Amino acid sequence: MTSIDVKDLTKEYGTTRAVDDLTFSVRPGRVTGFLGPNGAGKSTTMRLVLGLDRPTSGTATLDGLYYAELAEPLRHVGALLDAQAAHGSRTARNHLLALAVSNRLPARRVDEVLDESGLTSVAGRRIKTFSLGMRQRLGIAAALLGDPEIVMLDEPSNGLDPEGIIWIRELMRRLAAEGRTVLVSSHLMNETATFADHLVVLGRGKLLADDPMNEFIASHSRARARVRTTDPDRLRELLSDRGYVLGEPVEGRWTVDGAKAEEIGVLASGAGVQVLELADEQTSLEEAYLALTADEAEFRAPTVPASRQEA
Ligand SMILES: Nc1ncnc2c1ncn2[C@@H]1O[C@H](COP(=O)(O)OP(=O)(O)OP(=O)(O)O)[C@@H](O)[C@H]1O
Repeated sequence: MTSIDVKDLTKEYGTTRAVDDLTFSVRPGRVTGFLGPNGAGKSTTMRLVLGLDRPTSGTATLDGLYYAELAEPLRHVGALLDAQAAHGSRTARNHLLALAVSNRLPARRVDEVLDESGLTSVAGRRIKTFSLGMRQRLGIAAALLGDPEIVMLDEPSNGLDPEGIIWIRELMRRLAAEGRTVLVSSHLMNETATFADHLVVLGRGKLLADDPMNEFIASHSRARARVRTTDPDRLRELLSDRGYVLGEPVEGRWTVDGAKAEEIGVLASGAGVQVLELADEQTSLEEAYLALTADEAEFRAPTVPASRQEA
């Protein structure tokens, strides 16, 4: 089986350390989400894996081989890095045919990937007339041309319409179910939560997390429960004795930070307080990610102190 292995990888551009002593592996049979703030080093890592840049030190290999050592690379690795890169005056079909011929792939694959990417009806159009979403689809079609075991996609949902976003999600799930190795970078956390099984998170070129999705969310979440009661004053007193705050209700429900539903349930029933609804609130991937990367963003809008926000 094929995996991507990044080992002690460092890449410096002048004084910028884009990738900083990074070690992780991407395994087959699952979709690995590749996350991190702007400038964290995701694209640089992908470029190093594809041999498009030379590492300052360390290695990035595919099943033990450098990309340049692969005899017919497109049969092993398909990648979408920059959807704008295709030659604009060519038609979509000719662009894919040129890629197929130069990589000794059968021409029938061109029609297959055009069909798979929903581009058959526009295959004869020049790429320069394509929308961003159509270019993304073409870039993904090119990545799939060699029926590769490894697929690396940098921000594949970029520019896609809602139908396209569902298509790419289902495509990635299918590729992983077929046993392929799928690495996908994204800034869209809600989106990533729908397709990734595993996460690799970078911050300033360093590895911040390499965990299954559910473990990642669990380890970066804080307990929080939602409750509906007929006696909020009494429940407030009970919670306050334990150090919790019952604030203002939203649509008749109170949220209690730091508390688990179970604890509130026991407390309320012990005091005879009627509870009409009680549940743990799930932390979203976005909340967990922001909790982890809060200090890691290279570019961030300056925050205004709370006391000055209303001035
Ligand atoms: N060719 C280059 N020359 C100089 N600096 C570069 C080059 N490529 C990347 N960098 C720098 O390396 C760092 C990592 O950039 P990279 O594009 O890999 O991050 P990223 O995680 O993909 O970011 P984004 O989410 O914004 O795409 C940034 O500080 C970037 O400015």
